Amino acid sequence: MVIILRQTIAQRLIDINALKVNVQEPFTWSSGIQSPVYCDNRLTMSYPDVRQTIAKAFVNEIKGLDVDVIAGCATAGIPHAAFVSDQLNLPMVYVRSKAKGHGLKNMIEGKVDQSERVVVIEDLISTGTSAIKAAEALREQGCHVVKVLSIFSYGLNEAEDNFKEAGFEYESLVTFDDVASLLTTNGNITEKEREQVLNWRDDLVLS
Ligand SMILES: O=P(O)(O)OC[C@H]1O[C@H](OP(=O)(O)OP(=O)(O)O)[C@H](O)[C@@H]1O
Ligand SMILES: O=C(O)c1cc(=O)[nH]c(=O)[nH]1
Repeated sequence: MVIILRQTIAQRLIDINALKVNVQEPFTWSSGIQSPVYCDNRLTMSYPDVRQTIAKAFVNEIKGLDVDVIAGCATAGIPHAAFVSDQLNLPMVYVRSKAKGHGLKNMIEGKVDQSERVVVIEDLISTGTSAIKAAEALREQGCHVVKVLSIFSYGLNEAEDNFKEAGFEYESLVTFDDVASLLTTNGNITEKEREQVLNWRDDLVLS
């Protein structure tokens, strides 16, 4: 990962207010975890410079790999998979969180063939459950999932264990640690809030 892109993305996530901290009223994550931090990567698509920097960083990660198809995780991974697949001139699919209940009842939308090599693009990894589910759907279809990439990750041990157990490689452009120090430097949160947030994350990492 090119360091300058990592720092730019971390800073821009803060600038566009994607990073939200609320120690008093925690956010509920999709896993049910109550968290004082929420990173809304969906905002990034509304800022051309941000989404282009993210796409550039993803392309850097992918270009050395032998890849046939880019897969986006529904919903927040989809626009980024589209930007990246367009830059690489590769086919794209997206993977729903669950199979559609009507119509063709697909979980994977678009065309991907057995034995094709796929990179999965997710916006964010907390526990890794959503990204792993998407990767597993592709594997069940006979694809080879080369790697799972995300914009942001909290660096939780749970995610690492889940990916290891599922047998997928993963990597993120930016981690919680990248943004935590910037948040205080920029005055977005107080030193006390930073301590609370870091303690919370470290407790989660250790649990
Ligand atoms: O690593 P995990 O514990 O699975 O959590 C991360 C997932 O949670 C969020 O999705 P959300 O369910 O909010 O849906 P969305 O992408 O449709 O907005 C996020 O976009 C990831 O997909
Ligand atoms: O785990 C989640 O659901 C989650 C965390 C977060 O910071 N941002 C987000 O969009 N989802």
